[in-house]
Amino acid sequence: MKAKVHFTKMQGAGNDYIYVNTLLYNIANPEEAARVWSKPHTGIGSDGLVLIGEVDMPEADYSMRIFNADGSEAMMCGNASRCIGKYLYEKGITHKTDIRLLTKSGIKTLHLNVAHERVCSVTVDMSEPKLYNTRQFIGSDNRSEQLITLTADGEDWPGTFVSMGNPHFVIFTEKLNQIDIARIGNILEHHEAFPERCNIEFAQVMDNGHIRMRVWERGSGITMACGTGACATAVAAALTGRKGRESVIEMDGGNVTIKWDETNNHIYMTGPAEFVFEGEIELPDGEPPTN
Ligand SMILES: N[C@H](CCC[C@H](N)C(=O)O)C(=O)O
Repeated sequence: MKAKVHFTKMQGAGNDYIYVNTLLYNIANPEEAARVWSKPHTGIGSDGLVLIGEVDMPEADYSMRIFNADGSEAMMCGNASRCIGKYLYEKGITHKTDIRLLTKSGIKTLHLNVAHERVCSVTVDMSEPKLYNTRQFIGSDNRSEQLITLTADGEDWPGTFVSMGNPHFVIFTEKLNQIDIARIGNILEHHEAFPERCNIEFAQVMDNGHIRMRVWERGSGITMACGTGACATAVAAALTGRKGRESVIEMDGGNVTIKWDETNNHIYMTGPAEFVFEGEIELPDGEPPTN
């Protein structure tokens, strides 16, 4: 009889993940679990898997590991960090409304906006954006010209490269609805300029001043929203003079508000987080029964 794992399905602006509390369940092969469980028909269906853990360090409270649907582990996930804040508070695991979350991209502080014991939204201090010339992405942090033109399928795609701990290439366009995101996004994700692959955002400034953004995520394909991608899009809009230091990013699954603080250079993202359902699932083949 294979061991079963209790999971919680959550979504932040439609970016949905399977959440497992590793205080209760240890998953020896999270890459495989993400690949198997994220599948829409034979699995739970999600953009990936998120493991919530405790930490034994004074400067952080909990930890997050995020795995894309293809099993690749990412450094950071903005939408999932908001959902973890709601998970920890509304499941009574913590009463704190300011939570320090350890990620592979450093410690991010979550501020829970609570009313009547419910987390209505979460503001995440996403730390500083890192601006690289894509071709020097590996290990360098030289600030250089940000606009880089890449060629995909015989077409030129000028964009801005911004890292939020994970890599993003933001392309502004006046015809967002005409772009074949599945085709172009997939080609650019694997472009030689990105040795670690890349998340690709397509954005258009709307008449109401908001930025409409659609995303092809590294390791997951088209998702309903990307939190780190929204941050990168807001930074790129400011860098290229399209917007100031505060933007509303409208994505397929919902909106987030991004502020790029002039005093500390940090990015603050505020957005929704929702429970979808709870469930149990067998560990994938090869997983030893653990807890
Ligand atoms: N696909 C991303 C990880 C998920 C980020 C996204 N879902 C977010 O909300 O930030 C990457 O490989 O860097």
